[in-house]
Amino acid sequence: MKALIIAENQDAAAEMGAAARGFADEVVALGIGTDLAGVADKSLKVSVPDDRIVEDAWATVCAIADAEQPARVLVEPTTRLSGVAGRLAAHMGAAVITDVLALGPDGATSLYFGGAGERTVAPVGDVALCTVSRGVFDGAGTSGTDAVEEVAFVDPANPVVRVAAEPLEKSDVNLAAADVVVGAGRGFAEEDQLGLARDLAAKIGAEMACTRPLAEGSGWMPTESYIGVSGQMLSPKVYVGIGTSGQMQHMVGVNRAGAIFAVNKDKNAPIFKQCDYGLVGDLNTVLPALSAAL
Ligand SMILES: Cc1cc2nc3c(=O)[nH]c(=O)nc-3n(C[C@H](O)[C@H](O)[C@H](O)COP(=O)(O)OP(=O)(O)OC[C@H]3O[C@@H](n4cnc5c(N)ncnc54)[C@H](O)[C@@H]3O)c2cc1C
Repeated sequence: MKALIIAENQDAAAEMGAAARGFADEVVALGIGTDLAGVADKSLKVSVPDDRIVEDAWATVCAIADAEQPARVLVEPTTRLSGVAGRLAAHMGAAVITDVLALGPDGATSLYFGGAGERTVAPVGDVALCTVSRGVFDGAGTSGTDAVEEVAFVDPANPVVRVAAEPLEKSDVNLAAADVVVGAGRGFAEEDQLGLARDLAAKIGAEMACTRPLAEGSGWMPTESYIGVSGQMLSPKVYVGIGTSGQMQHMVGVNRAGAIFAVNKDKNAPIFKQCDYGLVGDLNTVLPALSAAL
């Protein structure tokens, strides 16, 4: 069976390459705007012209799929590649399996209802396209060629025209590689209060992350720092959730942590049923005390 992995980021490609090695005889990688080294038997790259956007790479990706004829396509579900994946699945007539947690030659285990449950499914036809979130296959061994072959961009019919663009500030933190992660939630009423969590994180050598509302609601934290079914999936040694209620959509991103600690002022918060160590208290008093004691 041949697998095609499509990614914008090397780390995601490494994880998907390792997962594909578990069931595919041949793995082909396609980097959109990036060299993917050491993850597949064959590595292709398409560079998106300055006057086109990543979503317009779909025509190139469909042409590569036609040439390679993969039975499984694994896609890094960035916002931009999700659009490409939809077009590709329609073009290939592929079954689509999103939020995959485990992959085999016959099917996949995936999240459903926004992470409330897991199910095992199999495609009826010969071709399946799976989206694989970061961190799911973290640490799995990978191998492959470092030689990257540039593929010509195929201009699609009806491309999107970029009218204006403004660069966003990106965090350079690699949460997937962090052993210890502090996750801040809506228990932080003001942005300034996050300093309390940052002090604790500095004391214990942790990276800072958050729940989705702090990234996509208030915008206090970068988008790439939120954890969960629609954010990053992590498996750190330690996760410390502070002022986070423990909703499934968030916890599914950390429930593979070695140990989970929680601080919440509500003793009935759902996170206390999911953590290894829980501390009931107001973060405004608990965090300074913890940082001072450490
Ligand atoms: C389709 C879908 C996808 C989603 N994907 C994600 C995702 O990927 N990641 C994600 O995080 N969420 C996701 N969500 C949102 C998710 O359902 C929750 O709404 C969110 O995770 C809750 O964030 P929170 O725990 O910070 O806030 P809340 O649920 O509001 O919890 C705040 C907690 O802080 C506690 N608290 C308040 N004040 C203090 C204090 N002073 N000291 C200590 N504790 C205090 C409260 O008791 C409460 O338990 C998704 C939702 C949907 C519908």
